[in-house]
Amino acid sequence: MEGVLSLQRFPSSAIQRRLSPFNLHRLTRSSSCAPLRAQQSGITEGSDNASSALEGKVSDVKITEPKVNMYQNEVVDSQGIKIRRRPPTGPPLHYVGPFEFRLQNEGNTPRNILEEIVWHKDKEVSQMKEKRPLYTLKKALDNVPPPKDFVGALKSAHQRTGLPGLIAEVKKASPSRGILREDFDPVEIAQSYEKGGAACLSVLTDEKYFKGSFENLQAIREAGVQCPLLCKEFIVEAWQIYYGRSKGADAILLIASVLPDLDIKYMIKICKILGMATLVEVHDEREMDRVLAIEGVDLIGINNRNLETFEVDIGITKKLLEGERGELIRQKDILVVGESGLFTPEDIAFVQEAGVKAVLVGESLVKQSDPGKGISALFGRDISE
Ligand SMILES: O=C(O)c1ccccc1NCC(=O)[C@H](O)[C@H](O)COP(=O)(O)O
Repeated sequence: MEGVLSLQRFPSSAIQRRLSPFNLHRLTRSSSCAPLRAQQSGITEGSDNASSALEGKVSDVKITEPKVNMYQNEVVDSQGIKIRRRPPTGPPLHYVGPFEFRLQNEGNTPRNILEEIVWHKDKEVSQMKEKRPLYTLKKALDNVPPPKDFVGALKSAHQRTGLPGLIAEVKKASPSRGILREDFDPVEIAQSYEKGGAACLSVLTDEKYFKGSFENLQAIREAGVQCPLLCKEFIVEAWQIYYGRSKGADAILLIASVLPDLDIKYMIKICKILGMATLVEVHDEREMDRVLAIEGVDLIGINNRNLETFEVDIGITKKLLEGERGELIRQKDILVVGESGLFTPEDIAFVQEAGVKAVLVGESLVKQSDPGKGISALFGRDISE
């Protein structure tokens, strides 16, 4: 076959190993099981790393396993997930039936910035887990104040002002816009947001691409800011949820273009066990339809930014809330957040008219000399209490 580096039949044991989708490991003798990310995070049956909170409730994790003969890449393909996970060194391996092969010249380089970020995360999280194995986080969780009600804060703000509840983002830089604010004091910005009427805060914790950190998240929490905090991180496995909680996070972001349904479902269960909210982010109809079919979703973010091309279109929010989708969201009482590209009161009115009850705003606020005052300009009036 032209361009095939190596074509070989792999041993039947490997077939068996690969046939268990996501290499699922049962957590209990019941039908519950954990997808790959949980397994990679050491949350597997008999693991002394599993948190006691998780062990106690794991029997609640009832997840239907994908069809036994679906390979992991077939599962993600069937869900339209284009973002690949970091391959082991060398070009990605491909499997067709009993054969595995590598394609010549198929680079093992990311195809876009989101894939690059995810590959970086895979590596970064592996290194972080070496330093902070899950069982060590358990002790930290015992000493962290209980999580705040992220969804409740958004609903209260919306009821109080009649405008979408604001998630104000503490973001120094981004791949699409570079450095947004040179004089960046995360605690000062957070306090200014809170004073200006933000219901919740989103804190970037990725260092390499956003110049954020988990230390920023912890400092904001420990500075006495009362707003619930979203850990704005690229979650690729469950360990990160525990780590975010240990740093004071009240909510976690799960990105549908990165995570298969089973991972999202399992991670929502973990967040519920830890008392955290999950903001599940979508960008197109297919991702919205996938997420609407996942049990336990009560907060959906529509990102107007294409995270692969950086194109921003607030019409995305309107498009994804039209027709039956919008009706289903209202029936399920799911709170929708409009994210990205919101700069003016007209933008806010547009997405509110589309059906959002909250908005997530970064650039247009963080660039203001007084970010809290920028909130009044964004909403066209003072929304502070
Ligand atoms: O903003 C980017 O360049 C970016 C690139 C790749 C992945 C995520 C990215 N941004 C995260 C966000 O979605 C935004 O920080 C957030 O929605 C706020 O957007 P904005 O108000 O436009 O700063």
